[in-house]
Amino acid sequence: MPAPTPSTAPRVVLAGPPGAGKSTVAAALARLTGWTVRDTDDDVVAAVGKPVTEIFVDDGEQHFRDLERTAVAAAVAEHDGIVALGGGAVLAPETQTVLADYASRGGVVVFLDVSLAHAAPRVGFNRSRPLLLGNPRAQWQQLMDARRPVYESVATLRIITDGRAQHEIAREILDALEGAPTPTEENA
Ligand SMILES: Nc1ncnc2c1ncn2[C@@H]1O[C@H](COP(=O)(O)OP(=O)(O)OP(=O)(O)O)[C@@H](O)[C@H]1O
Ligand SMILES: O=C(O)C1=C[C@@H](O)[C@@H](O)[C@H](O)C1
Ligand SMILES: [Mg+2]
Repeated sequence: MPAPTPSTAPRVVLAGPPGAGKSTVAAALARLTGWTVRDTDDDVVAAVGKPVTEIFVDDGEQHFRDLERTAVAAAVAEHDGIVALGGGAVLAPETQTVLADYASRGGVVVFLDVSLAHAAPRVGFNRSRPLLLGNPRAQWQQLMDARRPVYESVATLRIITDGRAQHEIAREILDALEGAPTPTEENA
């Protein structure tokens, strides 16, 4: 028997670096719309049963990235609400393909952009962020410089979040979604 054709797709996918506010804006958008949130970091944590930092330390970043790739593909295939990606998820070529396919069906991928000056107080640099050990400010900027072209290439919409409240950003996303077709297989 052939696999069933998926008839739904996420309303929106949120991407961006640590501190961009993906999880926070996803929750604000959920409050505005009633849509449910799927956070791929949470999916990986649930699958393994330990926090992201412990996965990095015990099993290595590559293992985390393998699990993340699977989690993103599943979320985009199955979830019909808001998908918040982990900060580095877009680096995987397979994930870039998944997002390009989703966008080609009318899907909206938002790059939540943020400068170091605004990300630093948000991230706090005292929480567990395995990629920002040592000199967190320099690490964050280096990571953002390397990733910016990727965030820009996967995104269909970029929103600068500096100095903007989460509910304003959620409202801007909602305004952009209004008028956009709901992405389904039928749009393919
Ligand atoms: N627009 C905003 N203005 C001020 N603070 C914000 C904003 N968005 C998020 N924050 C704060 O920044 C911190 C990080 O936000 P969040 O966890 O949503 O980021 P993220 O993009 O999901 O990061 P990660 O890649 O680590 O999952 C939180 O404490 C949150 O309250
Ligand atoms: O930017 C990154 O590479 C990461 C961001 C977080 O969301 C987690 O996925 C993890 O800490 C790695
Ligand atoms: Mg997050």
